Amino acid sequence: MQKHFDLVVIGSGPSGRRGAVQAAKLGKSVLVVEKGRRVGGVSVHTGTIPSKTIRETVLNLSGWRERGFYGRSYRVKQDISAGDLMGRLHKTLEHEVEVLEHQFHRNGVQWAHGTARFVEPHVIEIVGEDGECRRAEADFVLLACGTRPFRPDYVPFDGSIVLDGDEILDITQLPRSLTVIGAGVIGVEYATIFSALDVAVTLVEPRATFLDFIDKELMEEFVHELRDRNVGLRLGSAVKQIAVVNGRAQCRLENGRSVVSDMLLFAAGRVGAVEALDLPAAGLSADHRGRLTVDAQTMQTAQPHIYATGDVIGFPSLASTSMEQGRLATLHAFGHQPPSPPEFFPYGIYSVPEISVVGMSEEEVQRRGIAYETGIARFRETSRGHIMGLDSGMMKMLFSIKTRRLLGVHIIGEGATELIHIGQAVLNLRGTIDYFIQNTFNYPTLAEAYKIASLDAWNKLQAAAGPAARPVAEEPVVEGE
Ligand SMILES: Cc1cc2nc3c(=O)[nH]c(=O)nc-3n(C[C@H](O)[C@H](O)[C@H](O)COP(=O)(O)OP(=O)(O)OC[C@H]3O[C@@H](n4cnc5c(N)ncnc54)[C@H](O)[C@@H]3O)c2cc1C
Ligand SMILES: NC(=O)c1ccc[n+]([C@@H]2O[C@H](COP(=O)([O-])OP(=O)(O)OC[C@H]3O[C@@H](n4cnc5c(N)ncnc54)[C@H](O)[C@@H]3O)[C@@H](O)[C@H]2O)c1
Repeated sequence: MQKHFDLVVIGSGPSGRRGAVQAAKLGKSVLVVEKGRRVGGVSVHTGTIPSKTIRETVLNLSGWRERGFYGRSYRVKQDISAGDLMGRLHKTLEHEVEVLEHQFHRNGVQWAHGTARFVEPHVIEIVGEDGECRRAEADFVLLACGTRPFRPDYVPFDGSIVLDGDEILDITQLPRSLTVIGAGVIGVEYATIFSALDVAVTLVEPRATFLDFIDKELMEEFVHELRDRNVGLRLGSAVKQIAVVNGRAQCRLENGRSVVSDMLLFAAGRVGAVEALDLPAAGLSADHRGRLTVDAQTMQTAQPHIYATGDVIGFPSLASTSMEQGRLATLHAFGHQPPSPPEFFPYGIYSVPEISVVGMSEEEVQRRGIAYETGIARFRETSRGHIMGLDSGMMKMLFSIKTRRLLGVHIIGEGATELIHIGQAVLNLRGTIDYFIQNTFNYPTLAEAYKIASLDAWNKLQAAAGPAARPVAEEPVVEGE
């Protein structure tokens, strides 16, 4: 292995690999250090891709998407086992890793298997599994080391009954009942995925509300769906104790209630994976959750030649945004000034049903004192929805009364994470309600919901403006919407 590199990247998750390939495209020599046996990071091995693959498998094998048509008892496969879920998972991961390795290879990115730590601000030691040490010197360093599950001492993790979010991927048997602690994105995704498998799920969250960044009206819809399929919600009480009693997980809450289940998933957040790095040797330090502070524009840490990207810098902690951060960091390091990223990025929660949002929620619009109008479309009112047998799903759009500009799009239901990108484009291109009113959409599609929701808002805007303001021939008020 050569000794000096233009860039050394620590971690091969979304931000590390994007940063590495971008640097290679600029003709720079790049070394990626990864402590995992294969490249891909949390995203490929324990996070995004595994959870989404399991979700897809569950939806397919359970016949979830067809139940609107054939009834709640419809199943494609009667007895779904942990093996059924893991089979598809391993194939998908294998394919993902192959694509990444090939990407590194054809771009001339070198990668070393081992744990990286700073010796000096420009010198990194790589410790292999056998304890062998190598050193690499770098002009620039990209810290893309990600996170690991938060595992407080009071939780008796045992890898089979009480698990963290990484260990849930190694289960060999499906539980009949599951308690999920923490109603963050990970907790909610797994809770609803297991519930779609007919596992009796209880979701525990110390706060009285959850997923607070999602529009309240959408969350009301979501909570209604969860209750409708008997997902137990224990909100507003902290966890007092977790124990394994007679081979089952027992969770006692501060309010005196208890939940007992076959398995317990502790998903109360993640912490930066910085322990091994010896940050002080590079003149850096992390906060109590292992997060590093960076300049939001350039991704530089307190040491200008050391950049940090991805989950280790905290919010929004998404694979999607991490990739972009990695690329921006590398461009900055090598003297390119990319334009600032657009104001709004989409957020996709792959729960069952899925949720996706872009722009401002109704609560945020109110906080900012913007005069607004909303439009709603329900998927069951679209022809595509009828064809697909959808009995739930909705889209909510917010528009400024003054400028007519789109302020936010909020979707719950089938295809939400794909549909959102139409709204994202219009939002970031500063489009108005007129885009949706004037354009024709493919029919029958779920995207037609954009048209329906916009017409709903448009009708309200016209009604509020009064008869004098109503245009006559070209833009008739649409009846029945
Ligand atoms: C269960 C789950 C589901 C998720 N679902 C989604 C989703 O649907 N959509 C989405 O956008 N995001 C999702 N995320 C978030 C997404 O996975 C992260 O935002 C993303 O992985 C962060 O990328 P990263 O660049 O920080 O690196 P990571 O993917 O966190 O990878 C970091 C890598 O660095 C390595 N490393 C750490 N320390 C060292 C060291 N000292 N030496 C060498 N290597 C080291 C680690 O082994 C790891 O491979 C999910 C996360 C989880 C946990
Ligand atoms: N679809 C996606 O984009 C996706 C999916 C999964 C994860 N992620 C990312 O991964 C990151 C981590 O997700 P997460 O859900 O683990 O963390 P989180 O921080 O989003 O949520 C943790 C939840 O646990 C609760 N909690 C905190 N301490 C607790 C305790 N001691 N006992 C019980 N509950 C407690 C919190 O109130 C919160 O609701 C997120 O930032 C998210 O962006 C994204």
